[in-house]
Amino acid sequence: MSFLELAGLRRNYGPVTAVSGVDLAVPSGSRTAIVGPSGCGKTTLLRLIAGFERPDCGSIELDGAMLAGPDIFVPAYKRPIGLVAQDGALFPHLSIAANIGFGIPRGAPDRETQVSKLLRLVGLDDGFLHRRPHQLSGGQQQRVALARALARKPRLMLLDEPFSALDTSLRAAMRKMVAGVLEAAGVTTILVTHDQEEALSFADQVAVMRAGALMQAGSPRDLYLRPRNRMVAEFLGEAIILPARIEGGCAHCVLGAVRVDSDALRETAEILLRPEQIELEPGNADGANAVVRESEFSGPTCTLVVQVANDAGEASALVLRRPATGSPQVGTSARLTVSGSAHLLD
Ligand SMILES: Nc1ncnc2c1ncn2[C@@H]1O[C@H](COP(=O)(O)OP(=O)(O)OP(=O)(O)O)[C@@H](O)[C@H]1O
Repeated sequence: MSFLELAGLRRNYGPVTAVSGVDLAVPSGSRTAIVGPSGCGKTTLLRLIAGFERPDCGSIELDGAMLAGPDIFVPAYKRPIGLVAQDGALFPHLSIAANIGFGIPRGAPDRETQVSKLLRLVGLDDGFLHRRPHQLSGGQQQRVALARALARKPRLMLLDEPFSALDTSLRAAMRKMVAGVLEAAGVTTILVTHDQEEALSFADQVAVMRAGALMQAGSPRDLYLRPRNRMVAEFLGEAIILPARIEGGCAHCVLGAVRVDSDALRETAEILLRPEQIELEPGNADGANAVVRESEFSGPTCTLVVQVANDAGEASALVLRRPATGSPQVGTSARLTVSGSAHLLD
């Protein structure tokens, strides 16, 4: 049994089913990211785990102890679970020291030392102790929110889009810092995010939700390269999806014969390729199978729309990204080839 087990979890708000029958296993010490479009039920799922919502159906078990089930509901304050919200949700009228100290028992003899230690753990120094939250930057407030959540020594940490208000350069640094701190503390973590890149880089396990249901959960690499369906494929990155005829371990498509990653017995299928699998060799008039139709410069990369055709008369327009330096001009003939194998979608 995994550290956290969600089984058949459901939550309705009147006629809206926010979470519908979710099963998910979270191993001890791991990092799981829950991703999905807006309104798919991510926050509700997190609130059910935290104990701020009661499930209509299903169960939540943490390290063998039932937190929610048909006849049991452990309230939030009794769960060994920390939560960092999108805006940090610090108490505005309390100092940073008091915010962090909130979770430490009042009479604890080394309270001040613990607060100082937690502050340093998240990369801040004692100079911040007596400031109020509004005197800190967004990134600093999120660090304090993490320190406050860690003060309770949670066994499970829930992060609800904690980086979304930060600018891009700070996000990556914060993500790394948070992952490092939680890993060192041995705290199992669940991150909710809109951002697929963040999910893929932060987590050991990614779970994709849609309309309250869990579409697929697995390792980031597996989900990116072997998504179950078009929705998961497109949600986790740029996807080239092409119709194909399957024969002899190959998908025959507009790009020619491409090896497939399974031995599924199907005559036709939609195949998935990631754009980085497509090699583009410009100016090869003899073996050319494509023409660059559009090119849009965006700094380090150019987005190209490339028209490709095969001998069978099939044609398709593919969107590819290439380094801007040396990117082919509109009208250039090119040879497109595929590296690696194609994945068959359901
Ligand atoms: N308290 C509530 N009362 C009624 N409906 C609610 C309530 N909370 C959430 N919902 C509905 O449940 C669904 C799931 O909402 P939830 O906030 O869990 O989605 P989300 O995936 O976290 O969205 P976002 O990414 O936009 O934050 C939505 O349709 C939402 O309108």
